[in-house]
Formats: sequence, structure tokens, C-alpha cells
Amino acid sequence: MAAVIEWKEIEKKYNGKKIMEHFSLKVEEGEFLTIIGSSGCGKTTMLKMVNGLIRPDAGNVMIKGKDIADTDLIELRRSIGYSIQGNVLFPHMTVEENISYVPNLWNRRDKEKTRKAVSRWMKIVGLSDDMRDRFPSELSGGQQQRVGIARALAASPEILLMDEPFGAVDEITRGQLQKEIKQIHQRTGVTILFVTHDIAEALYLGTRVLVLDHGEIQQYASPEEIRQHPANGFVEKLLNNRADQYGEMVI
Ligand SMILES: Nc1ncnc2c1ncn2[C@@H]1O[C@H](COP(=O)(O)OP(=O)(O)OP(=O)(O)O)[C@@H](O)[C@H]1O
Repeated sequence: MAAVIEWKEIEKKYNGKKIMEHFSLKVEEGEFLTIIGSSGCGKTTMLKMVNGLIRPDAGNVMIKGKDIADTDLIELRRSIGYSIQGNVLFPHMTVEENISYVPNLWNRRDKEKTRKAVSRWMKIVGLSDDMRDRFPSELSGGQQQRVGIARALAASPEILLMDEPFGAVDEITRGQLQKEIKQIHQRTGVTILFVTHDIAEALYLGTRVLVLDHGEIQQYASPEEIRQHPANGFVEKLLNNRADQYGEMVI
């Protein structure tokens, strides 16, 4: 399979401090890549390089073989869904208007088509249809998160970037959202990059898991491989911390 995203020899500094050096990685089409690592190790930076929100100081970010430095970023961002933690909806727009924001840019004339697409995505993420005229302030945190995911998906992206999208919701909602996103991935084949702090979530969702520390790749492998053959002490600790926290291995 072809690499859909590639970071090539990336270097990134903030205020003179190196965050990434010689960072190279390829993600194949249709993968569900989960990214986990210590706080501040560069996960968000890595993700935001894919839609050009952050530029590397050196190296190249390639999407489908094309350097994004030579790409129209507005166009690129329309083909990349972006879902982050917390309140990111347009507060003055209803659920329907939020979800249909990008499809409306394309389908201005065919309102019915967009309406149907909104209903379909609401159903897929588990929102009842009677919520379509509500405003974000009239929804729970979990419902807002679902609208955010539906909005990211309604643009029919080929790539979906998710930065701790379930970080702010309770455990039950989180479990439901995990199941839904896994099914969406299986049904649509969209390539997903998903940042999380939860190793159980990383291993449950990922078809590949990337473990980072200080901008360096500790392991990049299938969840089975990570469970059975942690590459080093850092990965082992990550697995064991979870065990310490919960008294037993829940992964
Ligand atoms: N705009 C910025 N200016 C200065 N430093 C920054 C900037 N953005 C990020 N950093 C620093 O770069 C490092 C990597 O940040 P990044 O957000 O990529 O980490 P992360 O792995 O996503 O962290 P977390 O898990 O805590 O969200 C951190 O030490 C952060 O403080």
C-alpha cells in the first residue's frame, strides 16, 4: 500500500529548543494510527504539520507523494478533517449548520443532499435527529464532541486528524465514541491519526501505534506487537503504568 502521509527528516524548534530532529515516518492509506507519548513530546506538533498549521524548520511533509509546501493549504485542509478536544463548534450556529458547514461550501444549490448527509452523519455518531436545531450551548460535552466529529467527517475527508478528541468526556461516553470511531474507520476506510494519553485507547483503536518520547520514535508497530514485544523500557513502563493505575492490565 502507498504512503498517504510522510514526514521526511523533519526538524522543529520552538524558541531555539529542538522538539523534533531527523523525524521520519510513513503512514499507509487506511491506517488508524494512534499516537501516544509523554506530555510535550511533539504529538500535536506532528499532527498539525499534516494540515500545515505548523511548518517544519527543515524536512518535508508529503501528502500522497506531494510536498505540502507546494500545495494550496486551503484546498488541502478541505480534504483533511480535524477534530480536537473541547469546545470547537461555531457557537452561533445550530448542530445542523455546524455539521453542514463544509459540505455547504461545495453543495450550495443542493440543500436536500446536504440535509440528508447531515442526518446520516448524526446517526453514525449517535446523535438523535431532534438535536439538529439546537445550539452548542444546549448540548452536553459528549454531544458537542459528537457534533465536532460529525462535522469533521461530513467533509468526506481522506485523512482525519484527531487530537485527544475524547479527552473531555466521561468514561461511558468515551467508550461509546471509541466504538463509533472504530466502526467509522472500518466502514469508510479513512486514514486516521489519533493522539491520546491513554495506552488502552491507543491499543484498542489503532491498527498501528506510534510511541513517542522527546520527539523520538520509541516504537511504531501493531498493537499486538507492542503488547507482546515492547521495544524498550519506555514502552514497557507505558504498559505497566496502566497496570499500576488500574490494578490489572486492562489492555
Ligand atoms: N507555539 C509554541 N511556542 C513555543 N513552544 C511550543 C509551541 N507549541 C508547542 N511548544 C512546545 O513544544 C513541545 C511539543 O509540543 P506539542 O504540543 O507538540 O506536544 P504534545 O506531545 O502534543 O503535548 P501534550 O501531550 O502535553 O499535549 C512542548 O514542550 C511545548 O511546550
